Amino acid sequence: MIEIDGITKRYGDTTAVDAVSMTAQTGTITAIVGTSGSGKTTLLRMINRLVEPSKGEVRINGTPTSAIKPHLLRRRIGYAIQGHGLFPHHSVARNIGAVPQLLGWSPDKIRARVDELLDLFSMAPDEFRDRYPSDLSGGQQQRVGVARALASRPDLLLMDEPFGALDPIIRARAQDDLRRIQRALGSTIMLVTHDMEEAIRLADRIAVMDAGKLVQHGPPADIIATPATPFVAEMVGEADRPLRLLSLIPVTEIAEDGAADGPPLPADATLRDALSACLWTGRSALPVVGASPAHVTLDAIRARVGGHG
Ligand SMILES: Nc1ncnc2c1ncn2[C@@H]1O[C@H](COP(=O)(O)OP(=O)(O)OP(=O)(O)O)[C@@H](O)[C@H]1O
Repeated sequence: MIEIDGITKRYGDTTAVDAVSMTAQTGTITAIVGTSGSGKTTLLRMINRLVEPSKGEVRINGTPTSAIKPHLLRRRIGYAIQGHGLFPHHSVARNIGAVPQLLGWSPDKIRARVDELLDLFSMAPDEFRDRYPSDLSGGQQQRVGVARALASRPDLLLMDEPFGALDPIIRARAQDDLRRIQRALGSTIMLVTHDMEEAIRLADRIAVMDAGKLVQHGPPADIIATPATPFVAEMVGEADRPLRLLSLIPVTEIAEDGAADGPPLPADATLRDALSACLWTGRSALPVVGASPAHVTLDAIRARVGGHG
């Protein structure tokens, strides 16, 4: 568990982060969102002491980070940034194995871990382990950057706009990969992003920052349905609210028994996918793939998300 307790950072007269407190449970993803200059990066960097707080404390599983030497702390906390920050003159394997090597792992153990991570990120180890960063695509470099941050099985992974430089299609794939790997490894992640869509897609909890203050912290559905301030409402985007809410609800939640005509929806579709498919096909109900015949109706979608006005 990560506990951020009244943490503040002042630069002269500027308060970059103003008495922020929040808790992140082990095995969850927290997305920190906010406009440029709202203090997101400063907050993230105070967790691994790249920036020293002016006031307040961070505890990791009960231990204050101030009690751990910064360089040792940073070996326990993975850190992935936009533009990946790979060492250009080191191979992929050496990049990923950098922290395990500092920690004194045996060469065999490091090699096994590198291959395991490359596999997890769908990069064939034989093909990729000896390449250099310049011989990879942007998306592959980004994956190696995240693999490196995960290499030593850190207590916590901090990510600062990790997918900011990727095109939308690769970005969506990288987000799906991250979610899958995070679930498989049970990692705890805190991720800074400008992009509310990314936050909704990835996070168990969203923390919204405005002018250094934490203005709301909660599950994505709560942030969308009941924004705490006009600023949060603006971040969520009023016009997109219903669609964002629909994207959080699996179609199986409101599927009804019985068959329906039309192209079937996959079992892992969301209500947003279902609405889109109904509109596109001009049908008021569509079948859902499953063990027994099931379908979802436009009426049920409307009933699930409506009623706010
Ligand atoms: N080293 C520093 N010295 C002085 N002021 C700083 C320093 N680092 C950050 N700040 C100020 O603190 C505030 C918060 O900056 P921070 O980088 O945390 O914001 P951010 O939300 O991450 O922004 P962005 O999304 O643009 O990266 C800004 O006003 C910034 O100018």
